[in-house]
Amino acid sequence: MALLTRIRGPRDLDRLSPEQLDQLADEIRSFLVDAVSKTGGHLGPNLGVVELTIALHRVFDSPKDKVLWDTGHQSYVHKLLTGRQDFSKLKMKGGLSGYPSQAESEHDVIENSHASTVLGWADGLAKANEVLKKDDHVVAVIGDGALTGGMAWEALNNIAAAKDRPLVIVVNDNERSYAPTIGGLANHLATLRTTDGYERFLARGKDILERTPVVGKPLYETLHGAKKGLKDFIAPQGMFEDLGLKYVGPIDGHDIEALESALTRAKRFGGPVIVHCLTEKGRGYQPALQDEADRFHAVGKIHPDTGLPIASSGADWTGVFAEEMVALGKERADIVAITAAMLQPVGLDKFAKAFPERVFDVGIAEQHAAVSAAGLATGGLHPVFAVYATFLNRAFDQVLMDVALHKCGVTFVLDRAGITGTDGASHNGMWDMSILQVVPGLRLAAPRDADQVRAQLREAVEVTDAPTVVRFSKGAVGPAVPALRRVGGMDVLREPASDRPDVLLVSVGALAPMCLEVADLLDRQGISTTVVDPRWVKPVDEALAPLAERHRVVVTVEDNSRVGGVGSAVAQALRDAGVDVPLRDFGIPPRFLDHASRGEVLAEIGLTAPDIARQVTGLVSRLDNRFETSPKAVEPARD
Ligand SMILES: Cc1ncc(C[n+]2csc(CCOP(=O)(O)OP(=O)(O)O)c2C)c(N)n1
Ligand SMILES: CC(=O)[C@@H](O)[C@H](O)COP(=O)(O)O
Ligand SMILES: [Mg+2]
Repeated sequence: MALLTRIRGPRDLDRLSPEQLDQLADEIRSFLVDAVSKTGGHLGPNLGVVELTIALHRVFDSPKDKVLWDTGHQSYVHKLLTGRQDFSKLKMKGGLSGYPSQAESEHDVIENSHASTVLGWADGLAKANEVLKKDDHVVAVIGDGALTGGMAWEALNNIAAAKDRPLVIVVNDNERSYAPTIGGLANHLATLRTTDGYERFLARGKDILERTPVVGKPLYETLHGAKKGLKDFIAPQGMFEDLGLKYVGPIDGHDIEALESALTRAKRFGGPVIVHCLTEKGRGYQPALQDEADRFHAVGKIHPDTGLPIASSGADWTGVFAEEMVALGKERADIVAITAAMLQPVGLDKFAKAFPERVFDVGIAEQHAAVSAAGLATGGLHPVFAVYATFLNRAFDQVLMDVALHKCGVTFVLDRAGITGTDGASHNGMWDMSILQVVPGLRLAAPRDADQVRAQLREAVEVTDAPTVVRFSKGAVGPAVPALRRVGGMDVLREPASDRPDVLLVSVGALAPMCLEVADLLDRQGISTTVVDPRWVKPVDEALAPLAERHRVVVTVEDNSRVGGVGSAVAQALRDAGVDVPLRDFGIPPRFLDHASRGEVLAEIGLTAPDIARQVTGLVSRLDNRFETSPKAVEPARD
């Protein structure tokens, strides 16, 4: 790492020769494989942008110029070149974030990681430059996948209209999101890629043409003068140029000199310009290149030589869903599946293999996925849209107005619900049970184990006149948690030790084993506890209020924001039923949580059995005192 360790900031790149730049690129690739194999992270995307990032930081002057990364999962090389070379705790508590982070560096302008936002940011920053008469440059790097998102096109519509407002858009085209990028735009990029493009044509032919005179002028100049006609002749670049965006490309995204030349021209252009760069995801790392499914988009810890995972992963929530979908697909021809560019991560790859004509990848387009699902349902099918919980946030209005209002039987399967941890604030699935509470008619299931995933998915797809949601966590699914009996639609997981029970503990989803532990701890304090799993947390089960009435305290535990989640819904249902039992709700505080492991985050926010048991014990003892002495306020819930 002779060169890399000497790069303290982007300007250290200026003095490197072309040969040294190539050596630096090699060093960075070795560094990435070595470092990310130890921690996990986004390996493939970063291996693909090594030369592009070097060229960007040589041509532009960050942080004066603003370099923005769409999604931000490909910002590791940018981190390395901007003074952050300790990757030993990447994505871990106290270590580097897996995405750009303002707290880490003045070179990180935006903290994204939900895709397709960068052009909106760039548009705003460019407008601010114009209003404030600043000459800083704004450069937005967006992948071909992120470019499928509707927000990107809303921004382009604005950007293209301002012909004199400088803004450089770098399209990092590696032909892939996880799997190959789909749709008309991807097809258009493919045409630009495979046709002998204008820039490539000029670069290759420049020498020859300059030597070929045509009526007194070199042919190169003649052709360059008539460039629009020539471009249309060589490659159908119509779409971007017709929108009003200058198009430069396609450029070999691994040729630093070609990249610098294109970026320098774009920088000088004085209006909106697209630089179309062709890169290879996983570049230089054989295990990634051989993995057709996703080119090592995001890996756990791996053996650096083979790319094989270090820990063998046991059964996980996604896998259980994946298998049940195939079983359901065999039984019901009307079941179809939708993914927003994440076929494999959400477990729909198996369904796609079994029923290729019944799965739709819509691109990174969650809003469209929801509306398209409404259309599929209205057309007579039952769509299952599997999506990470955090990414459904984007489609709230569509769930409300298109699916629910139209009484469409659409099932939303929310993977990665609850604390995911290492991907930081944006990737925790902690809002779904709050925002979806307000959707009329919507039914929401939080299965506690694999059996319940299967059972509740089946119950969900039976509903034909309303949206249903099934949400589960990231990672390994725990052992089965058996029910003792059913009350209404709820499972009783534990009976109280006394016939005058103290606490009704309402356990949501995967937190059931922890809630049973809480009950054990309370028992040891002489506090008898019933544990119930409502299974369907929306609407609140009618059997809950009468059950609550037989206890002294109701406690709810959920891995969702405390604001507006299951606890709030239960409290409201009890009030509505006239049940006057004190309620204490445990959940995720309504703040953005730093990246750390799931366990560390849960400990930090007090979502652990000892923490909950301690607080409930305090609450019960205060209630005892209240009855014995004067009334005391119940301790307010912790944020
Ligand atoms: C709104 C949203 N939906 C889904 C994702 C998950 N996701 C992260 S990266 C990615 C693919 C991005 O493809 P591209 O922009 O081409 O970048 P590449 O990884 O190919 O460099 C997806 C679907 C996300 N981050 N945000
Ligand atoms: C950038 C992004 O949104 C995804 O790549 C995400 O980081 C993957 O998360 P998982 O590792 O949980 O699939
Ligand atoms: Mg891509």
